[in-house]
Amino acid sequence: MASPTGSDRLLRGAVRHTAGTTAALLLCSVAGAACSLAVPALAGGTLDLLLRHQPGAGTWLLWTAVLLAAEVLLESGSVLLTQLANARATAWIRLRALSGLLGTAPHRAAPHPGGDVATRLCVNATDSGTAPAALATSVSAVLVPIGALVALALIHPWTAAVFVAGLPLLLLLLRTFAVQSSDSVGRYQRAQGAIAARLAEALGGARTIAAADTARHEEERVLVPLPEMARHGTRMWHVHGRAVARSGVLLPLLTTAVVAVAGVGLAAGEVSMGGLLAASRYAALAAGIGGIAAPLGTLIRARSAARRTAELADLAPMSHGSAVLPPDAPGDLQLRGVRVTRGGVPLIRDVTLSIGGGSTVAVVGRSGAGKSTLAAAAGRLTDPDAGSVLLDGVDLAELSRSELRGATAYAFARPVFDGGATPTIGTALAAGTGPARSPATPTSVRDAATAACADTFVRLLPLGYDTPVDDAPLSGGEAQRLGLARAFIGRGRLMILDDATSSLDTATERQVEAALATPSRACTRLIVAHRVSTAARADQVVWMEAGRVRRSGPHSLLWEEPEYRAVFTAEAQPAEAPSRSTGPGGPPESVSSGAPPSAVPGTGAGE
Ligand SMILES: Nc1ncnc2c1ncn2[C@@H]1O[C@H](COP(=O)(O)OP(=O)(O)OP(=O)(O)O)[C@@H](O)[C@H]1O
Repeated sequence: MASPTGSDRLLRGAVRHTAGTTAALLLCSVAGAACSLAVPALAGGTLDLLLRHQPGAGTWLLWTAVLLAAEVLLESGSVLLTQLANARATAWIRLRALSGLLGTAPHRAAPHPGGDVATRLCVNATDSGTAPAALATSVSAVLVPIGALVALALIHPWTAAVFVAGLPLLLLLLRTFAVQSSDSVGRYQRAQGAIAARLAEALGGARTIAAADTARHEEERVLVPLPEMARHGTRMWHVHGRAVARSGVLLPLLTTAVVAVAGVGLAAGEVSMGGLLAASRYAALAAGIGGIAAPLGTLIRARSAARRTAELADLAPMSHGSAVLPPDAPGDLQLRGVRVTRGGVPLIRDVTLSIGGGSTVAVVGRSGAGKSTLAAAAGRLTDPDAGSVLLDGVDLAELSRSELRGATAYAFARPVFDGGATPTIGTALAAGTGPARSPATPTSVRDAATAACADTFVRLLPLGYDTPVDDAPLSGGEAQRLGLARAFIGRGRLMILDDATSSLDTATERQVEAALATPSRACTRLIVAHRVSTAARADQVVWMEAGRVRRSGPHSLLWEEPEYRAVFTAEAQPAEAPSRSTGPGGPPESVSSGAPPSAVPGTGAGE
């Protein structure tokens, strides 16, 4: 959980960001408070002048009317400025949280599921954004009762004394309200986030749920936190209701007591008729101290919500240096003693590799061997806990962000497409140029799509490259081809394909690999692959096992090892030869007979 300091820092930032609007709101509400305080005195004075038949009552009456009108105008202004401050603060907080989420390493963002993030960015950020305005309005919410109390003391000290006698009870009521609602609000928001997270998971797995016919179970699973949410929601209403009921009894009692004392003062000739009128109004205004519960409740809710929003805003950003890569260097990649640990578990250990510029390296291994983790470290999607990764002799951590992203290109098994507010296929592909390069032209987008075997199906879409991504239903293989096109367009010196061709048919994969091999696309290529054909065509193969490099070298050499062959055959043909396998890690009998590497690509034992 984020420390309270994190949430306070976020709220202080929001107050600074909305300083102009909040200051205007403060002025407006303080001026409104001054009007509220002046009106009873003026009304009382007018009454006294009228009763004593003294001149000037008309002027006093006019001033009373002017102040009443000003009070109404200032109140309207306060409402407008409150909405403005809320909107600005919410937008700022939301942007901070979003920057935190997108600026951190993907593995740090991963523990926050989509639904939970949506609740934090939408509901919690909105609640947090009410803090600056609530702070400003709470000043007037305190000023008016204090001013009214002073006015009571001036009219007759006993009226103020009676009111002060009842204050401890009122303050106790406010304190109980603050403590109880703070606890309930926090728990309510957490349960709300948990439901949203489960719902997003369920939507992500809609096909699996439909296929397994488990919608009912899933509904139950999504709603597991509902009773807790309902319990705390009910508790919040009870706390609120009790506070309103108690203040509903206490405040009229206090007001009545003040008016009674002022009445005694009137009988004794110590208070005028106008003074009695003013005292009754001031008693009501002083009783408004209970009204502080509203901004107080808003602040409590805002602070609790800010804790959840700050957890995103405070995610450690990936730091970048300012180094640039040597120009015209070939793209040599070196991993030196790289270790990546998550939750105390080492995912890859002591990985040392030297990959020559312009070569193609296939990373193979059984599922869970650490291939994707290695690929993430190689292009700095994650930082190693030990060791370093160097591109053309420069540590990736020392490169500026734009230099790093301009030099490396990724394609994934399940790519996600963005590129502007409403991304089209064309803008999504053009986004692959990276920040350090000149923008892609329609021709370069099309060239890249052609190389990735995507051009033909894109042109069949209703609006071709202008088709909005959301309106283009893509198969797994089509999405992968677009992902590859986006990576191709970057022309970086290092290209990392993490299982990026797994949904392509063999012929298409061959065409893509041929396009990759053309001199115009020359770069260093690190390809995470499960297919033996990919390994066979690579210059070098890195064979991962349990987070370590088991061996590396040309595929033809590694192929002599039965356990290496089993990596492909055991996984690629589970349905065809399960009974012949000698078990996990052991070669199936068919392989130990030794299919020659030259016969493998495309049609051999692995496929
Ligand atoms: N953020 C994480 N926290 C904890 N464990 C993780 C994390 N990411 C990956 N792992 C674990 O690390 C191991 C290696 O994962 P990785 O994705 O690198 O394997 P892989 O070889 O690419 O597997 P596959 O071929 O199935 O994609 C797996 O056991 C995985 O469960």
